[in-house]
Amino acid sequence: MSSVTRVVFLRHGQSKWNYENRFTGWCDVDLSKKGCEEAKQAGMLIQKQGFIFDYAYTSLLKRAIHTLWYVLDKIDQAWLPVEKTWHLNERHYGALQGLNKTEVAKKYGDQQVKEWRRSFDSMPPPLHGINQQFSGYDIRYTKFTLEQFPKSESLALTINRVIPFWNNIILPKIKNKKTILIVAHGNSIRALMKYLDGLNNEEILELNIPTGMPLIYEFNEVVKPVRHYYLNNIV
Ligand SMILES: O=C(O)[C@H](O)COP(=O)(O)O
Repeated sequence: MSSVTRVVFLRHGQSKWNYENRFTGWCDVDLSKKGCEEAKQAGMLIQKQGFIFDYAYTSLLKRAIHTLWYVLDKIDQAWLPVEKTWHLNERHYGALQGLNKTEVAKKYGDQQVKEWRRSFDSMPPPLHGINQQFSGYDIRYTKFTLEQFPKSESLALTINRVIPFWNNIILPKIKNKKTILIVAHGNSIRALMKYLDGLNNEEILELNIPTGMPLIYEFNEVVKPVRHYYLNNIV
C-alpha cells in the first residue's frame, strides 16, 4: 500500500471573464464554454488515475463549484461530501474587479499590474463604496460585518485566510490518510503552494496556475509534501 497521501488541487476551468481578460476576484462569474470543456477534461484525467476521494472542498464562487460538479460527474462520485468555504475564494481584486487587464496595464503600466497580480504583499486599490462589484450584502457572506468584508486582498492577506483553513480542516484529514479534492482559484492555490513549498517572494512572482489542470500533491507520513506534478505531464 502506498505510504503517500494525495491531495488534488484544481483551478476552475476558464471563466467568462478569464475569456474577456477581466479581473474577477470575488465577482461570481460562471465558466465559459471552453471552461466547461476544461472541467470535463480535468475530470477525465482524474478518473484515469483511479482516484477515489473521501472529501471535496471548494469556494463560494460558481466557477469553482461548477468545475467541481463536472469533475464529480466524470468520476462518478457525485455523492462525495462537499464543503464550500469563502476561505478558498479567489483573492479579492478590489477596485480592479470587472476591469480589463490590458486596459489597466495601459493606464498603470505592466510592472504595476504584475505587482498587483503576482507579488506577495502588494494590494490592488480597494473598492470604494457600494457598486455592482461589491458583494458584501450577498447572503452567502452574512458572517462578515460590512467593516470586516474585504475591499481588496494582497496574496499575503489571502494566505492569512487560506492557511488556517488548511491547518484546521485539511491537515488532520491527510494525517488520517484521506484523499482530498480541492477545487479553487489561481491565487488561493498560489497561497497554498507558497506555504507548502516555502516559496520566497521572488519565486511566487513567477508562479501561475493554469485553468482546469489537476495538480497532485503527495504527502508523507508526517504530512510533508514530497512531490507535486500536473496530471497532463503523466505519460
Ligand atoms: O480573479 C481573476 O481575475 C482571476 O481569476 C485570477 O486573476 P490573476 O491571474 O490576475 O491573478
